[in-house]
Order: sequence, then C-alpha cells, then structure tokens
Amino acid sequence: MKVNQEMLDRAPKLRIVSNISAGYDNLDIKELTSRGIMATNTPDVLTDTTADAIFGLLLATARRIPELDAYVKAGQWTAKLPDERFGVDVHHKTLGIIGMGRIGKAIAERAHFGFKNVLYHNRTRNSDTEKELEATYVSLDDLLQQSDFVCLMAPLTDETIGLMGKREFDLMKETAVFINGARGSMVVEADLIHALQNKTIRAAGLDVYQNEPLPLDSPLLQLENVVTMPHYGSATQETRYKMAELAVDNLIKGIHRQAPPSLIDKAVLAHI
Ligand SMILES: NC(=O)C1=CN([C@@H]2O[C@H](COP(=O)(O)OP(=O)(O)OC[C@H]3O[C@@H](n4cnc5c(N)ncnc54)[C@H](OP(=O)(O)O)[C@@H]3O)[C@@H](O)[C@H]2O)C=CC1
Ligand SMILES: O=CC(=O)O
Repeated sequence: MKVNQEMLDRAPKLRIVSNISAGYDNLDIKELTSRGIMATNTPDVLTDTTADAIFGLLLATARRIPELDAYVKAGQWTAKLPDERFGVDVHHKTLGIIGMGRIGKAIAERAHFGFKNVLYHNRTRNSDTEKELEATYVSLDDLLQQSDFVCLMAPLTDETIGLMGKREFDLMKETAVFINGARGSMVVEADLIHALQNKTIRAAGLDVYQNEPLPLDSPLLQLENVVTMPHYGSATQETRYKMAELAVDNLIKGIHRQAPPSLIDKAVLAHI
C-alpha cells in the first residue's frame, strides 16, 4: 500500500508506519520524517529465506525444473528426454549481483563454492564483502556483459526505477539468464519481454513484476523461457512469523515515542 502525502493528510495523529517487508519503496520517507512520523521495515529476519527462494529460482530457470515437472505429470515422459528440453549448467559460471546488500550477500554465499566468479555492482564498493565472499566489484555495464546469470537485488528508488531496459538487455550475453528478486518496476517489462521473445537473452526467473498480481494477459505467461514465482521470496511460515513479530515490536516502540528496532530514517527522532 502506498503511503503518500494524500494518505497522511487524512491521518493527523499518526505516529508510526510499520511496514511488513524489507523494501519500503511504498513509503514516502521524506514526507513521513518531515511530519515526525516514524517508518520501519522488517529486514534481516527474511534475508536467508529470500536468498534461498531467489537461488532456487535461478536453479529452476537454468535447469527448467517447473517445465519438466509439468512434462512428467502430463504423461509426456514416454521416451528418452529430447535435447530441446535440456537445460544449461549453473556450476562454474559467472554470477553478477546488482545490489550486494543483505540478500545479495546471502545469495553470493550460496554461490561461493559452486560458481566460478561472483561479480557485483553497488553504488559503493565494499572491500569486506570482496574479501569474505571473493566477489569482484565491476561497473554495471561490465557486470551485464560478463555474467552468465544476472541477479537483481537492489532496492527500488528514483535511481533504480527502469534500471534494466533495452540497452541493458542488449549488453547481456545471448546465453545469459536474468533473475529479478527485487522489484518489478526496476525493469522495463516490455523490453524484457522483447529480449525473451527474440532470444537475445536465454531466459528469466521472476519473483516480482511491474503489476502484481501478474495480469492474466501478460505475455510473460506465454513464454517458455520464463519461470514465474508469485512475489514469494520471504514466504515461509517461520519467516513470515518473525517479520510479523518485528513489525509489532516496531509498532509498540513507535506508539510509545521510542526508537523502534528497525527505524528507516533516524533523522525523524529529532522531530518527535
Ligand atoms: N522478492 C522478495 O520477496 C523480496 C524482495 N526484497 C527486495 O530486495 C531489496 C534488497 O533487500 P536487502 O538486501 O535487505 O537490502 P539492502 O539495503 O541490505 O541491500 C540493497 C543493496 O542495493 C545496493 N543499491 C542501492 N541502490 C543501488 C543502485 N542505484 N545501484 C546498485 N546498487 C544499489 C545497496 O548498496 P549501495 O547503497 O552501496 O548502492 C545495497 O548493497 C529490497 O529493497 C526489496 O525491494 C526484499 C525481501 C524479499
Ligand atoms: O518484497 C518483499 C520485501 O520484504 O521487501
């Protein structure tokens, strides 16, 4: 739900907005802070669960697991698997992570022993991450040109909206797989669809979309080289419970005008 000026005008007594998600692109943080309203999210508790899901999506896309599951269940496995159904290797390839934050790093940890290289791109270089995960910092264009798997894991901001468009898909290898575990609006969906239809990239694994739930007439649903998930990254019972607990802790602190555990903009404390 979007929390913007219009909504806030109707809530003059509001003290805190407690988001149950790590991403907070639905919140106008500047506006909230200027009104002395705290805003919180639920990072960390969902990091490993989301990394598991996005890594699973990467494997499923490369090895075409959902398609082959449907093939077996439809009774089509009546002879040797035809070559056209083969997948592509994941091991000893190059993984490029755009947004090497908490979840990006957890994905890199999972890739550390299986991939040949892990490349990453952030606005700032992180030498501790480079040492710890043997990851290499590169420009966005170098990452797109060199990676066999490109995984988008940065936040949606004014800077990242439409980050992946025609130019960026054109830079990717024809054999590369694109994974989006971040936010749909960071991708120009029509350009992604074009790249997939024309096979200028091999495939995509998507957890997030420009419009959610994904409209039934989306061309993405017709493409064999797309694996879809329903914005599912943090969706395990254990993790959703921890997220709810953290959101409640944040809320209770905020109602009592105390600093919540995951306050997004600490500058708001000067206004309350
Ligand atoms: N699919 C799902 O279910 C889920 C999706 N998410 C999404 O994942 C996002 C990341 O979460 P999390 O890892 O916890 O967040 P973090 O804040 O820990 O990491 C975000 C990373 O992105 C980098 N980044 C920010 N802006 C840019 C930019 N313009 N270009 C390149 N890199 C950039 C940051 O580095 P720097 O500041 O140096 O640029 C940082 O390393 C969330 O914002 C949310 O949208 C989160 C949870 C579940
Ligand atoms: O997309 C989910 C989140 O926690 O952010």
